[in-house]
Amino acid sequence: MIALGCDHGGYELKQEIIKYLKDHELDYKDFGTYSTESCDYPDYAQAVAKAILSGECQRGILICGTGIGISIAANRYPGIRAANCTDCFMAEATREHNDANILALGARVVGVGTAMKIVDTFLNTEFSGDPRHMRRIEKIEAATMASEKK
Ligand SMILES: O=C[C@H](O)[C@H](O)[C@H](O)COP(=O)(O)O
Repeated sequence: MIALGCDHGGYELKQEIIKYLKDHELDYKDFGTYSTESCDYPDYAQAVAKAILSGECQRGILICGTGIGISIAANRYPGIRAANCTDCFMAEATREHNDANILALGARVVGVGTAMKIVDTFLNTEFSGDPRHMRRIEKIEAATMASEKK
């Protein structure tokens, strides 16, 4: 199950992504927002992050104007690795190397055609499982645990 979330800046691109998911018969859950009315991206980052951390969804796609704010917000949740990607190389590398569980997109940065290729790459690339990448991801989680104890 793929979790979707966006703010007003990402609403129209999210509709394109929904079309892609339907065309590819991929299950998704849309956590909003549901219009172009102004709203706050941290609310949707939180909803998608929680859906992944609970196991309800396995991957997420978050969209705001730049992809920056919504990825910053999502990355506040331990266990979330949200990657703001502007091309397919980044999307492939963040799955293979970082095991990113959320793709962030900036609807005011990338065009629809590029965005859809990025989505396709992100959803169809597996984590390599290489020990060097696993070790680095473990260090990220350890750093989060250490900062929480302070
Ligand atoms: O990082 C934040 C996002 O790009 C937001 O989508 C953006 O800040 C929204 O801006 P505005 O409220 O001016 O549409």
